[in-house]
Amino acid sequence: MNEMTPPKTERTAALKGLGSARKRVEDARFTQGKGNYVDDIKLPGMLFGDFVRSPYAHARIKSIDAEKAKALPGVIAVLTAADLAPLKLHWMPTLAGDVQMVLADGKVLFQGQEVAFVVAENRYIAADAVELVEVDYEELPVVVDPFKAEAPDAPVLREDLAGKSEGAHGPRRHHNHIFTWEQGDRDATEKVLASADVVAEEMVYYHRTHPCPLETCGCVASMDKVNGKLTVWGTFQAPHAVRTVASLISGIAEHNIRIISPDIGGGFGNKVGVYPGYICSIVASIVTGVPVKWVEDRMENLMATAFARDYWMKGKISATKDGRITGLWCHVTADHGAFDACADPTKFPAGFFNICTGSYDIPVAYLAVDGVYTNKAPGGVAYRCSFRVTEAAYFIERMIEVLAIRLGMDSAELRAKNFIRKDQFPYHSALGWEYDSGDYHTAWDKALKAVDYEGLRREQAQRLEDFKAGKTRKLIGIGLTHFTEIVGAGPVKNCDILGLGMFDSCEIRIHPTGSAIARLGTISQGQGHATTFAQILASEIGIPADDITVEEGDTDTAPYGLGTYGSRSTPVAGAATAMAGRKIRAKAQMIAAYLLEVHDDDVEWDIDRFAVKGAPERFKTMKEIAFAAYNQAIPGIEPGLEAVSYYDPPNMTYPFGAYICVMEIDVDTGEHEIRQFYALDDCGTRINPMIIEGQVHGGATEGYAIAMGQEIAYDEMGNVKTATLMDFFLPTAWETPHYTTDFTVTPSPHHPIGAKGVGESPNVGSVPAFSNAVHDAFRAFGLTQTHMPHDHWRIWRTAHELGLHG
Ligand code: PCD
Ligand SMILES: [Cu+]
Repeated sequence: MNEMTPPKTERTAALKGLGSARKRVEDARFTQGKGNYVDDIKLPGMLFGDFVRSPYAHARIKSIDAEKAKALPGVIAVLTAADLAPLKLHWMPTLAGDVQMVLADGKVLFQGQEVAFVVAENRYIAADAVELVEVDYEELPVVVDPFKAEAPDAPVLREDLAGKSEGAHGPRRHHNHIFTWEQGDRDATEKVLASADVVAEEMVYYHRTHPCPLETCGCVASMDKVNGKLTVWGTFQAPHAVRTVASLISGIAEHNIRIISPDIGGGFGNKVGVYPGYICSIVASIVTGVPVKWVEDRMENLMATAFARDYWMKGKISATKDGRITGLWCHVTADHGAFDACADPTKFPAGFFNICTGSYDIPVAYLAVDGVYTNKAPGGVAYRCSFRVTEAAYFIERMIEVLAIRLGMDSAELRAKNFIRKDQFPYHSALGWEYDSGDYHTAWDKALKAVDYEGLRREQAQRLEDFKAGKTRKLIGIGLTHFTEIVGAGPVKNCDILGLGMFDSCEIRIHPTGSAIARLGTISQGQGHATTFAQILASEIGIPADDITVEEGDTDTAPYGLGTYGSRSTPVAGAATAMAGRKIRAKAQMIAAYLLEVHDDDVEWDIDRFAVKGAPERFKTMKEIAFAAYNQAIPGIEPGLEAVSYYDPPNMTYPFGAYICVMEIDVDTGEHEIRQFYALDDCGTRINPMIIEGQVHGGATEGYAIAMGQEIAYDEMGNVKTATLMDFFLPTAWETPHYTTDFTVTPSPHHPIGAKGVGESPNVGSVPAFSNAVHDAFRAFGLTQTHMPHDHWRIWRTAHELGLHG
């Protein structure tokens, strides 16, 4: 037996556990067109729903006449607010404690708002019928500028809130004001700013944009009236939360609701919230007794489902003459659109924006965020960053650059001078967070060395000389970023959504022959959970990842969890997976000891087996133990080998990274070329390096889009100017830069395997890196701040305004 045992390295490799670049198991299905998305679900007798949407940004609805639509053959029903009102479903709660119209109730508040829901035999008839619904609108004055929203004579947007001086997050001071959220020490900060050597002040705008996943939002609702069971397949990032909310608002008992998230074609935060389409489909299925499908088209997705950002961030940062930061002050005007439907934990109306002190040891800080209503689509989703973290990182990384200009200092040096030092962790930030671990200086030095930072600066200086001498029309910009993320919401004591604590879960069943199924409360939208969670388990329980099925997204089978967003799956459900695995191992240890006829304490774990201490040739593999668990009566031990863990993380995790972008800018055309993009990420223990690299490529490409062209723009009438992919920039392989990825490993001290999230980091880190590169190219000509997106026209205009066109 002894000679048969393969060496440890071989046994470890066979598991394809932690650290292995295991190929994604889900790709066999996706690359062969065998994915199962919402639109692939086709049930007998299924009907189709489609929306009549408002062409106006603000208008009163005088009447809705659906007679012609109803007369069209194949049309089954047309629902309006009047039909939903008796069921109390014409309004719904939002994730942020506000309420939102499901169908327009007396007025519309943004272009594209849902006015009526047509149900027909197929999609085409439904679309034709939408055209036949006659709505009589009376236009009202429109507010698109958040700074004008609070003018004394600004039009009243939310008539339903008339006279309400208290909102979900405290007092309201104006009819278009939602909340004010304050953090930090105002007096101390203002005192420091008043007496500082240097204060840099700037308005930093992070424009309105949109996650725009390849698959739009949709669902199929099926009410089985015989059994009283409602099943809803949908593009849900949080299936259990949807079930609870659906039960609370419909009155259907929760055990009679089954929510299934099938394959999801990208979520990026767009699929966290609850949309009118879900409610209308459910109601339509209850009314008609047959399944109803609703899938929005691209324009509807861009125009009406949750936007991201739209933060006007006014900042002041102070420092000593030699560049030691002494204080940070920030005021945000947050444009929330018509309803506050931000997807943030309840107690955080501005998400985790108070991570805006970034990677720096800033002694005092103050932050205030004012949320206001405007005539724009609601939302405020993460879009690949944990709750307003990309806004915060963009803000501080711009402020550092602005301060460097004021100090006449190199910004790489300014950063290094102010980083939180390794020995300061766990670090308490001035705005209230406890950073778990970090080693910023090591990452920074590695990054600067990798790109030959000094060499780049020399080249840039030479180019500038050549430019001034008329030898070239191209400038070089070097964009630096050192970001700190906060992911893994999150301790139940601080974080809940609609009262549901943000823990997560994993349930494992080991089958008699030694293979297993693990079910989680999260749901992959492309991240590769079926691949990576099996790897965590493989290392914990010694069963090859290839023998472990990972299943998510069906509330009838998965343990309760809060879903996947905010890079919380690895920090929370990943921890639950490791903990459930450890429970399995603890029981396996007792079984092994019994089989080996020794005391429990006399066996020790060895990769895929328990062996007798001091006698490694006497062992029981996990496979043998699993079989014994089902076929032997072991005194004092229940049959079977299963475990479940619900994990409430003690803290969030704080991944970080150093990103550097080298850009060439053509001053005459405004065109840019990304010459080099270097991304160093530290997400603690790395589960699957190949998946991490893919996450970084994807996230940095989204960041590229955001920084360099993507935006949801409105005209002064509240018309969305960018509701098609002709106008909304989505990079293809042609525009996408080449990325170099790198890493350091600083494990999270509180996570069972030391892992931090990584999915969002590349967005958080890349947006400021791209933007800083544009700014840096023009630094020598006096540019301190210009707003994103840096499309060709805006870059050209910057060059023009700086007098570079002669
Ligand atoms: N250390 C570590 C970490 C991590 N990982 C991996 O990686 C991934 C990720 O993770 P995370 O970070 O934890 O995250 P999640 O939770 O899972 O997810 C979420 C994210 O994710 C990202 N990514 C992605 N991808 C894809 N493909 N798709 C999608 O959709 C998406 N999305 C995005 C987003 S946006 Mo939000 O929702 O906004 O809040 S949030 C988000 C997975 O698989 C995992 O396992 C590893 O490996 N390692
Ligand atoms: Cu975010």
